[in-house]
Amino acid sequence: MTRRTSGGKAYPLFRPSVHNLMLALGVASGTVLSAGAAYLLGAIVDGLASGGLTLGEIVARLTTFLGVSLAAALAKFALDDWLPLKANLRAEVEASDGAIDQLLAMPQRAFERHDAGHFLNVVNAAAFGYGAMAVYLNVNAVGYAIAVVALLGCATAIDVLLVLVFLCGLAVYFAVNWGPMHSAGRLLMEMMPASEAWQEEVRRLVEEKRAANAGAAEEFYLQRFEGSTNEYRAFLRRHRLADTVQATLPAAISPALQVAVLAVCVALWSAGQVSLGSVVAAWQLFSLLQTPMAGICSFVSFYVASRPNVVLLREHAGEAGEPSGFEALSTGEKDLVARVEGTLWATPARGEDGKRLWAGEFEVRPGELVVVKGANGTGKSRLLDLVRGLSDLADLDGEAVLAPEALDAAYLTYPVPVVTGSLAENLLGREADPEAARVLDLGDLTERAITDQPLNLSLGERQKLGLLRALSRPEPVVLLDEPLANLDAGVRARLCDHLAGLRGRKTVVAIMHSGELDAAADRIYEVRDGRLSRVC
Ligand SMILES: Nc1ncnc2c1ncn2[C@@H]1O[C@H](COP(=O)(O)OP(=O)(O)OP(=O)(O)O)[C@@H](O)[C@H]1O
Repeated sequence: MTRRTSGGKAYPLFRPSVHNLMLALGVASGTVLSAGAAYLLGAIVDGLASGGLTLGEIVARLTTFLGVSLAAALAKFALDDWLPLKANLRAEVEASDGAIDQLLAMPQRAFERHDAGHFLNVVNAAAFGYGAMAVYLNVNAVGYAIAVVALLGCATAIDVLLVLVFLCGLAVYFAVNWGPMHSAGRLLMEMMPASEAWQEEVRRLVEEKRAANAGAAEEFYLQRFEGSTNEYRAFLRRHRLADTVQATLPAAISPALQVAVLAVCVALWSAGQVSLGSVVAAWQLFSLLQTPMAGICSFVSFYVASRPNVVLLREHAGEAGEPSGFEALSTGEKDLVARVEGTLWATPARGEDGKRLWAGEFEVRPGELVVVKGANGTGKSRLLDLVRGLSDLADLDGEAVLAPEALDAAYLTYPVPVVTGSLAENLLGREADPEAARVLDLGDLTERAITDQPLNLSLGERQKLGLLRALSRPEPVVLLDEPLANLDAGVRARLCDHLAGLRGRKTVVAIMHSGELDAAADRIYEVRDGRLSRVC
């Protein structure tokens, strides 16, 4: 199986490349061209003030001014807005794809540390936030910095005094905006747990709608949802306010700063330090500075807010890369599919605090039909999960030897997962085994549209779908958690015959609550009084 995994440090913030530099230059190009236009305007004003320009020269300069201004507008749209937006979208989707790959690669025990809301947040908000921030940092922010430097360069070309005035203006600008920039970002960071809890509650409401209606528990669900909504909304309100202040403050203080800069320039002009054209150009240049400065401000705020996303994604990547512990369990012992010895616990807790499922020994040899029995909740499904490498190995106090065939086994799990689509799509890329299809008597299942709505399939039909999926797989080991559940008598009998007929060709382990497979079984294990032992 091929997976896209991130090599080196996962989710790096700095991604220097020629491509990113080109994009950054594009971001700066609109502002730089506008600065050229401002410079030309100053020259036109100076020419007019000195009275030394002919009509032809004035027309030529105005035409150049118009051309440069139009080019600046075009560059602003195409290079400053559109190309970075495209790069942004690509980076967002790539980060989300990577997070999904890591989710699939993640060992079960790491997966079980979190609820679904966490993963929804990782794949959606955090991945998109990271992708946007990476482009913002490596393209937009670099472009804004280039633009600021270019504007300061233009100011130097007009008059070096202007640079000092501009730098003072920039310092005031950042000082005023610093607080709101940080508080908006910080609030977003603090809001994350409430946002995860709210997403989890939405998921539960959607997935458990039927339980809510059937159990007349709408009020219960609504109250729980309201609780998490209120908490989330309290954060949202504060964040929206801070975000609005942060977004509008630059525009609010800009006019005041521009007037202050103009006043200083006019004072320098009346003192004979700069020309009238320089005052006009300085006014233009300083107003051009607003865009990159506002961009840098929103970047700082975005950066503060997005740092937790990066931490979250890196943790996610780390958990995906954690060894499951199952890799080293194969000793290459011939004629062995699985051997498990020791005590199986429901959770990592031991002793008084932990729930002991059973202690004992379990063994499966190739080609055998093995039956596992026991009362409800005694850990039979946990045993199959362990054999399939889908649980936390730390839950076993003892030793396990598992052949790669066991870790790769076809597995009928409970409840049977259903995919929206046709029956063929529910086989997840495999062809239906004709013999299994005959045994299961699929009826109109082959033609029907299947959805994950609980009532779309009867319990028996859902079971048949899961069985067909497991029995159609080519893997030599098949694990079946209660294969006969919800099937009618005819299908049960045919299925038992079919499973008995697989002996010698496939290794089958079946959890059973009845004796229908006992006669055909090579081994029968049973959990009795907390001990798993071979009874036949
Ligand atoms: N992560 C977990 N945290 C707490 N308890 C757990 C966890 N996983 C499993 N258990 C508990 O372990 C017990 C064994 O579950 P398991 O599904 O293996 O039982 P089973 O023998 O297959 O039962 P049944 O015959 O009812 O299907 C259950 O009581 C279950 O609640």
